Amino acid sequence: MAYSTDLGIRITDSSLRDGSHAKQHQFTTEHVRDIVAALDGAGVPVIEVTHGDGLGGSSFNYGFSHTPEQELIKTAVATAKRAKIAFLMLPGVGVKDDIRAAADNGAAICRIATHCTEADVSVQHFGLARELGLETVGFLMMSHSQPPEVLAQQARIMADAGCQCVYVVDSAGALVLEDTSERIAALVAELGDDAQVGFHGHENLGLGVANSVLAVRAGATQIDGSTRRFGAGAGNTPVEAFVAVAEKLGIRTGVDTLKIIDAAEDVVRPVMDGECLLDRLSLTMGYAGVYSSFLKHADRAAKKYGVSGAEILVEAGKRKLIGGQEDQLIELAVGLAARGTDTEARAS
Ligand SMILES: CC[C@H](O)CC(=O)C(=O)O
Ligand SMILES: [Mn+2]
Repeated sequence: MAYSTDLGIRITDSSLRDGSHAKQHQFTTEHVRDIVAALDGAGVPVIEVTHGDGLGGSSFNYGFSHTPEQELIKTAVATAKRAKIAFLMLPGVGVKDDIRAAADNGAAICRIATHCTEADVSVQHFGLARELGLETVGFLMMSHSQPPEVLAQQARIMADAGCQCVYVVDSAGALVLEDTSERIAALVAELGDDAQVGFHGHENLGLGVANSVLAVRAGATQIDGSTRRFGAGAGNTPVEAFVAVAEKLGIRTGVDTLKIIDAAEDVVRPVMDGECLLDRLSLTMGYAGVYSSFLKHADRAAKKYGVSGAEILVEAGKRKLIGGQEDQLIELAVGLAARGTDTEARAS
């Protein structure tokens, strides 16, 4: 039987995980304490805390963390009075011992992410997480890149391995309305009572809230967002806006609308280095279908080699780059520079 909830749907806030990309992985224990206290006080039931690229993400390729993520997880667990603390791991970036450490530090929910055609690499990790008594969530990343039936088959692999809720993850913020509901409906039909279905949206085409509502109407019972859109690319579905819209639509979230609006303004925004903007680069990501977490990497490469960040992203979309291929953004920048592309006007 799937995990059950007495909320209409369950919200997971990813500010302290996907927001790590926007913060270039510089979260401190104070940031975690402040944000967890505010979100918990507003009734957010699940708060995800990890390096942006998951357990083990602190590295040369992805960017080093300011504070070890297990310290951040411990702080989150000690701060939350009601919320469960979740963590993310990508098999290969993190290892099984990272899952054991997070469980020892009090995290309750293990979220395992794979590219949306590679669910089979998660099987042993779901097995371990269930053995440790953790609740489990699976992430099918870059879900825009595959049709609903392929995603449903991949979701089946995760559910059979012990995953209790499989997410359609719109990593590139590239899904447009029915693209979302068709994918969610396919997973719901495949999984039935074996697992719940969730949706994780990004704002690169400005559709995070609308896509999330369509996901709920198609049967999703878990929805991700980040308060103040504190996330990758143009940011994640804004939790406070989704909660307000859900209330108007009669979708129960258990989150207090006015308290989460205050938390966004008074607590989360001051931790952010800047707003997550729907600007040239992030919009290009949604348009070209590029991983939201590539934003800062592409921006840095564009500045270093004096080329257009948007052109790097368009090329990355054509190459269908996936997570872990951040280094190819540098190669693309070097190639554009060598071609002498006249990008000064468009360089960001
Ligand atoms: C690199 C992990 C990635 O940020 C997970 C995620 O949030 C997504 O794919 O959207
Ligand atoms: Mn994301």
